[in-house]
Amino acid sequence: MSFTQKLIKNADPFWKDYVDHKFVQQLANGTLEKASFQHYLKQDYLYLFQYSRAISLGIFKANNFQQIETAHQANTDLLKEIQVHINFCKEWGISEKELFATVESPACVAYTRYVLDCGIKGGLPELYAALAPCAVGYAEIGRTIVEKGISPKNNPYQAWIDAYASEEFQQAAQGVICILDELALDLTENQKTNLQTIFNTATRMESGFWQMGLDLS
Ligand SMILES: Cc1ncc(CN)c(N)n1
Repeated sequence: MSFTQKLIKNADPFWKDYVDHKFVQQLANGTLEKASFQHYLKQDYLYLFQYSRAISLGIFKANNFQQIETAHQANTDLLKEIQVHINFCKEWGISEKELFATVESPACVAYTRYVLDCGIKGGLPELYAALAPCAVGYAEIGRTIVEKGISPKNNPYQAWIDAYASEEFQQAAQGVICILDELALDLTENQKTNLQTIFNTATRMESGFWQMGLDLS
């Protein structure tokens, strides 16, 4: 079992709460309130802006060109990901300028600034442990919804599901897993325990982000 797989296994029950959250279940079966999805998606656009800043820290803290390439690729993937947000908002008559001017929710501030703090205070292992639940979790969610075939025809959220189930996004998640597994090779047991704590916290923040969508908070 790889280091990242162990992080996921040891993150239970937080991991299950995240990938099988009520928001995810409703999104998968198409019953999620449009207002919840809209609120979530607008906040997620802001989340991805901060997430891109955190990935960029991965360039600042890199020790070799391969690590720079990994972070660069992650940012390129993210720029494709925000197209999903921009496209949904276009359909709702919300321009990208309006989207960017949305006020950040407490859940968005808490999660993104936590990730940035891990990267600023720590090194690459701490940064990628904080970034990993994002990419790895959404890849699992998209893949699982498609594999289980639970999304009905005409699901209004199908474009979202397809984006995260796509081969492109699965590869993006794999990139994060690879670098985290590699970084963990040189770590002491104490450092690995600290990464587990960071991974668990970011995973709990993911559930908080879904809940924000349901609560419109
Ligand atoms: C909150 C959150 N977590 C993860 C992802 C997937 N990049 C996302 N878009 N938003």
